[in-house]
Amino acid sequence: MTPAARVQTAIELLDSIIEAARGKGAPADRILAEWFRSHRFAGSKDRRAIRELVYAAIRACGPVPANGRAALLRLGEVDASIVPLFDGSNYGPAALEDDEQAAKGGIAPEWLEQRLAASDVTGDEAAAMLGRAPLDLRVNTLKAQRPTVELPVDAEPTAAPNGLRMATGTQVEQWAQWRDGLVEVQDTGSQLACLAVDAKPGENVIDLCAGGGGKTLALAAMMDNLGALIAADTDRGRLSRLPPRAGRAGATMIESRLLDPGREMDVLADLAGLADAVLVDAPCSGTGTWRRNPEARWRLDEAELQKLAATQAHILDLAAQLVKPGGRLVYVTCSLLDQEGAGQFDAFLTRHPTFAPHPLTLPLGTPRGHGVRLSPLSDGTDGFFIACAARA
Ligand SMILES: C[S@@+](CC[C@H](N)C(=O)[O-])C[C@H]1O[C@@H](n2cnc3c(N)ncnc32)[C@H](O)[C@@H]1O
Repeated sequence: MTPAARVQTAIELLDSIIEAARGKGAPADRILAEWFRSHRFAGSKDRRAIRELVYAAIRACGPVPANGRAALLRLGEVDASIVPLFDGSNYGPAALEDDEQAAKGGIAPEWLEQRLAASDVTGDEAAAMLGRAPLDLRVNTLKAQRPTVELPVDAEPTAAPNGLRMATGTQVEQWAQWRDGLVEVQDTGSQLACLAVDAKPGENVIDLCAGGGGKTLALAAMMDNLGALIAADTDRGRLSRLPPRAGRAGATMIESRLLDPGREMDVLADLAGLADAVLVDAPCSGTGTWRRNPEARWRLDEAELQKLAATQAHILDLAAQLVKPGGRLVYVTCSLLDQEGAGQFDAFLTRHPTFAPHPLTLPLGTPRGHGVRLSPLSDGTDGFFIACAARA
């Protein structure tokens, strides 16, 4: 493909991605994967170039662009090689119209930039949310140890006790060490969220929003497979990914429970007031993961954020019923918005006077309200809010 043809393809893909973002359709990665599957003539160099163009354009636009051409023209404002390719050549983009407008730059749609600013996320801190994420692994201590595990590539230890960092794009899933469960892909921020739970062998621990079990597996390793570890979630599909992962990891202690949204206590009643620790890795806007999903900022609106905040409060209230006297509740969101972080946790403490903030000693992070915030700029991790409350 010529460079101009790659640009035209990126424009068409962006048209689909923008439409999907507006209609809450398929995510960008899936749209790209589908295009590559159905256009076999595009070789690996073409694919890489098109993917880079698409993601660079997504990162370069703040608000949702009008269309793919406007998005590529916005990229042209920061990359001088783009605009000359709007030359009307065969398979390339039509020549530029005199009055054609580039999409707006910035970090996110205006309302969201305002929310970030109100949470003290501005300037370089905000820009870093759209940087490139590194690839982090967690060494599974049920099967290996960080100082001795042998991997096919060089890796640097991270601030997380069992963390390793390596070049983005490393095909970890093709390694025997991944297939055999010696390592898991997990961002350092997620690893530190698990560290905050401080789960010990023999405890009763509940991962209340377990999803596919990324954090559950880390908790099982911390507990050395001893005690009780419940993985609960309302999403059957996500929860179903846990057993094969647990099998690979040798995590034999996990019991999964599928929850009915709004009636979660129906299947948790036997655990009420018994947990040493409950992890609430709540559903959130994911503003802390824009490095991986930059188009997520086009999918969020104020009503959706409000709904997420209400769900977070609901799940926190559920979690409070499960913690035993003297036990702890750890609240985590991968968001830098106070509404989902420090503010949400403050509101929880106000509603539940039997809980008091419990200080965290994590190797990274900045105090925020009664918890800690991790950020791409300051900590080189995804953005997270992590806080712990102890029940009297
Ligand atoms: C941030 S994700 C969890 C990710 C997971 N802990 C991990 O490390 O891979 C939030 C999860 O909360 C779940 N969820 C949503 N509403 C819930 C509810 N009412 N009770 C429990 N889980 C819920 C979602 O299905 C989603 O899997």
